[in-house]
Amino acid sequence: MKQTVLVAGLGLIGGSLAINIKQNTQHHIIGFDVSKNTLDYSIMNGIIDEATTDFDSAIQKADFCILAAPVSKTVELIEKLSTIDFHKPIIVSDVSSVKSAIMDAASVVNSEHVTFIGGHPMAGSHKKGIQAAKGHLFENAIYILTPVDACSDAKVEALKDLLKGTKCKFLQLEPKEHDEMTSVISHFPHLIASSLVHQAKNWQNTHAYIPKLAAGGFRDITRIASSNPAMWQDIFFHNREGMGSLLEDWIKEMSALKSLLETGDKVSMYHYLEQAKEYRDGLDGQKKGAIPSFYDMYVDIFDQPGALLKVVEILAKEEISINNIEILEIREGITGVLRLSFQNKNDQSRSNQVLKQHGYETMIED
Ligand SMILES: NC(=O)c1ccc[n+]([C@@H]2O[C@H](COP(=O)([O-])OP(=O)(O)OC[C@H]3O[C@@H](n4cnc5c(N)ncnc54)[C@H](O)[C@@H]3O)[C@@H](O)[C@H]2O)c1
Ligand SMILES: O=C(O)C(=O)C[C@]1(C(=O)O)C=C[C@@H](O)C=C1
Repeated sequence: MKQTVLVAGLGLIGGSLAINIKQNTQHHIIGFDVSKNTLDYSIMNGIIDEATTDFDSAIQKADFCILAAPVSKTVELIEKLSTIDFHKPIIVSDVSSVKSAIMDAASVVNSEHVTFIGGHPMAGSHKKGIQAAKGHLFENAIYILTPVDACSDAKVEALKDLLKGTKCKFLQLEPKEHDEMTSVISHFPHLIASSLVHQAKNWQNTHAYIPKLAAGGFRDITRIASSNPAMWQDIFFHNREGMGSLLEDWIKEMSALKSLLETGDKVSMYHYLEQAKEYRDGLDGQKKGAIPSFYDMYVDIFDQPGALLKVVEILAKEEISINNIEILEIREGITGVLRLSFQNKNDQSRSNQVLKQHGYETMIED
């Protein structure tokens, strides 16, 4: 049945969801955003069917509403729900990276017509805005749902059905548990990435070559420091408690490492690094759990026009689908490393075989 979907906030995440819903359903999509340029772009590119700057009237017409503005603005929009006169049932969800503050706001919405189901797709990028939006952004990603206590299974299923074209994997969590886990695996690493960049910037005052030496390692670990600062400060302050206790743990851990270095305890340092490697390697190989399993392969390519395309073409001819591609390091004119991720071991070993046959140097981790 054709339904009406309101997406409020058409940035990277809202825009990607709107594109995906448009591609996979017949629903009428209304876009709401505070940026006129974003609304114009979304209409011009067929991402939405209708643009509005009037949230209150648009949500009254909708069967579903996805709030995809920055966290603080999403909280404000949820607070607004109690002031709107709804005449039919609506499922409202959001995409915010924190869930306790969102669910606290949702718990006081007093309309009998509104069912709130918190949402958080665990995929994104360091880019922002509608121009960075992609319909396939959430493919194979975990999509966390935090329904209000009174929510029926049927409503959760209806929301999942709306989002099924994203090809994500749904996981239901309590908001507190969500915030604890995402602070460890997403929010706190972001703070550390930014702090590493500050450290390098400070050292550059006395060591001018620092930016030129910043190779794969530094770039890998600090990519997320290039993300949207407004979004991240919002997330940090809405998960302030979790961030605070992780910072305390981190400072203790850094002090312990400092003393290993000072006392020359090479054995403990080796074990520390070894245990980290084992855990990190295990994340990618995990068959079950919250982190999707990917099978990685590394391929050496030359920095020449079309080098990446050639690899992709070879695999496409074999009808092998690639889950993710990342260029880890390309230096001018020298070989670089391409990381290809596959969904299963069979695709990984077939790709390895066929690329070797074409003369590529490849590497698979055990
Ligand atoms: N970027 C990521 O990697 C990522 C991943 C998962 C979830 N999220 C969450 O998604 C939400 C949006 O992030 P994003 O990356 O899409 O940001 P974005 O900056 O790309 O987009 C935000 C959009 O919201 C609009 N907006 C701002 N205030 C508004 C308001 N009051 N009403 C309506 N629209 C408003 C902006 O104009 C913009 O188009 C955040 O809550 C974030 O926590 C982000
Ligand atoms: O890939 C990135 O750049 C992201 O930061 C994505 C990322 C993450 O931390 O993994 C960022 C915020 C979200 O709430 C979910 C996903």
